Amino acid sequence: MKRITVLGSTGSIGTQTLDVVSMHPDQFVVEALAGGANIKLLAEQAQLYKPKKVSVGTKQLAEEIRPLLSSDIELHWGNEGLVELAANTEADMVVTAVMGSVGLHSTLAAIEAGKQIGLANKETLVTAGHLVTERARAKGVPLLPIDSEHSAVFQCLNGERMKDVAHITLTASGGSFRDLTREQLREVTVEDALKHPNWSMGAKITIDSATMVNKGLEVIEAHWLFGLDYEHIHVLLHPESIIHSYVEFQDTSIVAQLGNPDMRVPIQYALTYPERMKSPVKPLSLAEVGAIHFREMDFDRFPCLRLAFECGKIGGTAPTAFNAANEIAVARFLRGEIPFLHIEAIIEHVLEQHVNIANPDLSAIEACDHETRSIAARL
Ligand SMILES: NC(=O)C1=CN([C@@H]2O[C@H](COP(=O)(O)OP(=O)(O)OC[C@H]3O[C@@H](n4cnc5c(N)ncnc54)[C@H](OP(=O)(O)O)[C@@H]3O)[C@@H](O)[C@H]2O)C=CC1
Ligand SMILES: CC(=O)[C@@H](O)[C@H](O)COP(=O)(O)O
Ligand SMILES: [Mn+2]
Repeated sequence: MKRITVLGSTGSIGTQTLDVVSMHPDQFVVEALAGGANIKLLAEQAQLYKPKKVSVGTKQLAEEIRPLLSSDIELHWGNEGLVELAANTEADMVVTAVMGSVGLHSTLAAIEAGKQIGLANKETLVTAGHLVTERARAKGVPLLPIDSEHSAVFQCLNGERMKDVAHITLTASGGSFRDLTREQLREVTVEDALKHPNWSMGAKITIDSATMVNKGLEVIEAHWLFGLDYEHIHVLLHPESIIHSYVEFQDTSIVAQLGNPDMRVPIQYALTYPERMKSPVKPLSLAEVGAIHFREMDFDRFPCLRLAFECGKIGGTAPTAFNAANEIAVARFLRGEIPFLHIEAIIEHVLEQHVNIANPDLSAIEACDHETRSIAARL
């Protein structure tokens, strides 16, 4: 039995991780569950999966959930709660599925405790990729990608040598507004932005997909996960999200990973790696699909992708600032405070002012994250 802790169990990735656990009750057992504010769902999950520890967003929420939990469950809250669940349980693997760079400390704590990481939380790796990968290497802890593109590349690289790789290509659906002009983007609503064409996901990543920030974060995530220079990471628009990403080798062979867009496949692969198990996901029928399409990425249409490449290449705290500005701008858009195009304007503005720190330590990362958030909140 593999013992799993899920940080962010009440979200899109978290609930699908628990689906995978339920599909293989003889393989997995839940050690601990952390949610944010959705205590009703968290209490239901606790009743079903019987974790030893539970954590919620705040002390107030902990008081509210206490009567809903069995008395033998240890209850925690806040960032310290996430860290406690990440590090101080018998878990073999920690699935990092909270949203945003708030996941950084708990991911580092899980690594220090020698846990395998099922990595969904891409903001963590964007914010502090050099620290997270260095600690994982030092502790001999695998970072198993859950993000669909990175899982695809990881699967394509199985048994290959990195020196044989010419480049990888991350596919991008283009998001909710892929067929709109920049002029038309002036008028779009939050409701429209939340309609992703292929994937059902949390609100923040769905907006990131529409701005192409998601692909930008994924480019930086791929740089750290696979140790590739940015010149060897390409992005291609592929509206159907059937090819989840691919690798081209020196001999021009291309190996791709395909499947219906369902996150339970990459989640399960991370949980069972290096083995595979049966899945209830509908198999892909290429005959039914008939045709799939590709377009060159237009960096003028999607300027956030260009900014992400630039920040990745600069390194230091530039990706931290990019991510923090985006997290605040997306939250403001979702609250209806700013129009859609102001997300990229805020990121651009923050980056123009940003004073980069090379090779930052954790406190420099935190300071940059904090400062950027307050600038982005005022713009
Ligand atoms: N959804 C997807 O298909 C994919 C997601 N990812 C990445 O996975 C991560 C999660 O995404 P997704 O599942 O969509 O997001 P959701 O918004 O659906 O879920 C986020 C989870 O994090 C919890 N949470 C948020 N803030 C805090 C906090 N301060 N303390 C503790 N818990 C917190 C939420 O709790 P609550 O709801 O109870 O408040 C919820 O459980 C993101 O980094 C995303 O980029 C990557 C690839 C695909
Ligand atoms: C499911 C997943 O991995 C998301 O990150 C997905 O990639 C979003 O789709 P696009 O960013 O390609 O629109
Ligand atoms: Mn993805």
